Amino acid sequence: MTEVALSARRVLSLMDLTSLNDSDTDADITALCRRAVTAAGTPAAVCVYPQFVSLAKTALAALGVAEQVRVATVTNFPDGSADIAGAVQQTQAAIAAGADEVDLVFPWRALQSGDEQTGLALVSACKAACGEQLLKVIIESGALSEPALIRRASELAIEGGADFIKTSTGKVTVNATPEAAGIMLEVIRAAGGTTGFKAAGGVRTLAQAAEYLVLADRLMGPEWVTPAHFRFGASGLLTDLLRILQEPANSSESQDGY
Ligand SMILES: O=C[C@H](O)COP(=O)(O)O
Repeated sequence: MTEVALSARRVLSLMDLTSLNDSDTDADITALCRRAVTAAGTPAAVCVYPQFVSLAKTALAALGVAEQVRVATVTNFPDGSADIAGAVQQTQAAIAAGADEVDLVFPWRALQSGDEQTGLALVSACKAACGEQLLKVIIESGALSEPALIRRASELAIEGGADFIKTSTGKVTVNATPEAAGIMLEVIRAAGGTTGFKAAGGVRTLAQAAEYLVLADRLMGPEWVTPAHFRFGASGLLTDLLRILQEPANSSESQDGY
């Protein structure tokens, strides 16, 4: 297998295959789950709105991949409200519906206005609501924009008990960037490297994904970069990976931009 194909397989195994469209229907989510089963393996998870968690669990079980593909959902999404009780209630409901992982939006506007306590309390309370299931905290790095705020949101999320910190909802103008990823990975490393990292929003090609892998391999070591610590949240990336994986091994085109 070529190096580029190996890289595509690696990215596939690290992906949360995502559909978070307001127009999503049961048929769309069933089709998403079917797309998760490829000749090159499966993504780590599918990520869907809370009302589709149960459907996704059933569909993945019917496809025989319930063990390999986890079901993630979103709460406090996409706005990142400062309403702690509301975020906890949504998180409890997501867990009750069967979610394996919850991607919670950090109240980043509160942090921008100097309030650190609300974010910390909201993450801690939602972590408690998750029980054994994973909590991924979306800091909305593109909206925070300033490196000091990206750093502080990452620190507060980790202090609150986040299992992963995630760049973006995919719903704002600036989503994942290598610059924000670098800051977040440095915070993770300084905190001991037990928290994971998820790059999400706007990652559409293997060439883009590879930039994050190079960064994470350099900062954390390649053995750290497994689905337990590293994910891509992406709705369109699978198309590029499958294009590359289906190309003949000697195709020079598949090396473009990589
Ligand atoms: O959490 C993942 C993002 O919502 C996906 O964003 P995307 O549609 O730009 O890939």
